[in-house]
Amino acid sequence: MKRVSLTQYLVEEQRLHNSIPAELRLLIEVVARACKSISHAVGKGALGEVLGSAGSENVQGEVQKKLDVLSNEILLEANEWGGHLAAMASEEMETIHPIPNRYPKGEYMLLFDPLDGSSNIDVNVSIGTIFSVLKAPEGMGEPTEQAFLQPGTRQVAAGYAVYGPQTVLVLTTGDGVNCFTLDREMGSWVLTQRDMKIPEDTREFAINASNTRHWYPPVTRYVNELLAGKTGPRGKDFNMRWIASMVADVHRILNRGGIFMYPADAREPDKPGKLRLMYEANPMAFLIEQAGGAATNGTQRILDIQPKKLHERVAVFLGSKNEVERVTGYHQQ
Ligand SMILES: O=P(O)(O)OC[C@H]1O[C@](O)(COP(=O)(O)O)[C@@H](O)[C@@H]1O
Ligand SMILES: [Mg+2]
Ligand SMILES: [Mg+2]
Repeated sequence: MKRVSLTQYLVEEQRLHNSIPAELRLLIEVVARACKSISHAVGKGALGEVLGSAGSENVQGEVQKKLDVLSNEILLEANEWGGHLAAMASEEMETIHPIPNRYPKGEYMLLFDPLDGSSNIDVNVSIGTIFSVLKAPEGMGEPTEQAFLQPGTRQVAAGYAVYGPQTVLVLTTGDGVNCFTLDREMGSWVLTQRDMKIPEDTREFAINASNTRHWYPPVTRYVNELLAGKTGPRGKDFNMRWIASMVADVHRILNRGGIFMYPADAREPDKPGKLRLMYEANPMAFLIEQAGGAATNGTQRILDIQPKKLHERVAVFLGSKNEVERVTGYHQQ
């Protein structure tokens, strides 16, 4: 079988299909290179002294792991001098990061969750990086936080890397979803799955069930019906998986279907869920929709949400279309 590298794939998209501008192609290549570096660091584990806590907190008040900080630095450093960006924003940084004046600037803005699944770092379970690309508003001048507050429909590219048994990069530029596997010996990303599609129906769901007592009624009803299995209203048995790394749960769903839920709950009524709209929900929703699935916050399509702040949180229901529509419907009753 002819091997197609990420570079070849992107050049083809740019030249033959005219679907991505050259600048965006180069930007994606820089992000992929940074993910390769993060993958190397992850792979070293204790030998590279990358495990454990960094002894600091991020803007969400979460304890930062060494790898959260390192991955953030790798992404910032790789992308700063590329010349394709106006600014970056990260789950691990309180405010936006404009490209320093000593570097050339571009028209795109990059957002990322540098290390997703931090609680799994030290136990050798799959973790990842999630990213989203927006265009800077025309005539923006100095980058501002306001410029980032665009709904997910405006993303021009999104993707994630999973650092697991294999390192993979899953990407969309609005023309389907493709998966690249890192050839660790050659150091190159090889196209291994074209046009990934999520089945509309599923028998698998993912939710952190330890929060059951805090859920609101639509989620309780939906999950109880799944748990009732064959003898319940759904008339079939469902299986459950929860990895606690969104990247790994979403990767499973892209490969074999399923529904992923992180609902808002009564623990913190003021917070609409745990996951972050700009760094986690929007890029994943873009990928899921491009693969034929659906993504809502229970009442609204995630990609239509107008963000009000950079670190906004959101409830997430995503994956196989018919299940996402069902649980969303329960919120409307
Ligand atoms: O520990 P919980 O509450 O089950 O949450 C798990 C979720 O939190 C996250 O780890 C949040 O990501 P970070 O590791 O980037 O903070 C998701 O990847 C995952 O789905
Ligand atoms: Mg995350
Ligand atoms: Mg993170």
